[in-house]
Amino acid sequence: MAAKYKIVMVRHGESEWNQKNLFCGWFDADLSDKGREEALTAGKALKAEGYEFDVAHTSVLKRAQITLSIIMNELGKPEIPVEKTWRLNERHYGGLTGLNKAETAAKYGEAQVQIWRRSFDIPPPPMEKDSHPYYDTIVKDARYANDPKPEEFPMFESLKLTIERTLPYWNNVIVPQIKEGKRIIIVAHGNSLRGIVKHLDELSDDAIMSLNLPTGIPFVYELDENMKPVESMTFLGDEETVKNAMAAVAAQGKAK
Ligand SMILES: O=C(O)[C@@H](COP(=O)(O)O)OP(=O)(O)O
Repeated sequence: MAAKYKIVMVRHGESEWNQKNLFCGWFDADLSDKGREEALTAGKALKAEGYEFDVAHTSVLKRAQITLSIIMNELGKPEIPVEKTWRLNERHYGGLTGLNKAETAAKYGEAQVQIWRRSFDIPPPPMEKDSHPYYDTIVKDARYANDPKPEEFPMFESLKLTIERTLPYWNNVIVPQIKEGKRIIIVAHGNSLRGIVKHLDELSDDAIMSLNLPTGIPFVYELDENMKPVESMTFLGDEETVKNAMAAVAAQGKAK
């Protein structure tokens, strides 16, 4: 079937916590200088290809929002409507939040870290109220005062749980806008985007395990009128760079 719609997605540029190789989840890390550069490069790549957008969707976390604003500035459209939602947040990394990925692999084994990072439905340990250093920072953050509701506020999330809160936003907010003909960019996170990709490409629970999204490289989906991909995940970057960036993300879980 012919492509009817196009949508662009980007994982934010490298964050300060990506740089330090820490599990980040809902911690609101800033972009690193390299991450700002990546966002600028993403904006230039989109500009070179003539992309224009009517609406942007992003998470409530600044690493995604800053990436988006750098991209839109580069495209000369800083005033585009931006819809921000916790449903596009990174997965909540629970008790792992703030731990170094390589040190965690040295302590618990690379296989266990791979399960925590990439298994479909095995969640990380919960973020404990009384002992986790970032519990209050995250749970009491004013941005979550009204949403998510206390009963849906996660203390940990597997990819499966992440998809369960991201997909309703995709289906109820983004898809109707795509069908209205709006040109959309989503700037979000490694795992919230892996959830959308799994859904679009109908990847199995096993197949999604090996997908590692690079920071700051936009990718495009072309969809038919039933929202089925005609072209899946075309990166705006040269193949070698994308391959190396994906391998680098995968390697973050190795014990050094
Ligand atoms: O939470 C984190 O540490 C990373 C993803 O980590 P991995 O699942 O790749 O370990 O999220 P992001 O940088 O996309 O916001």
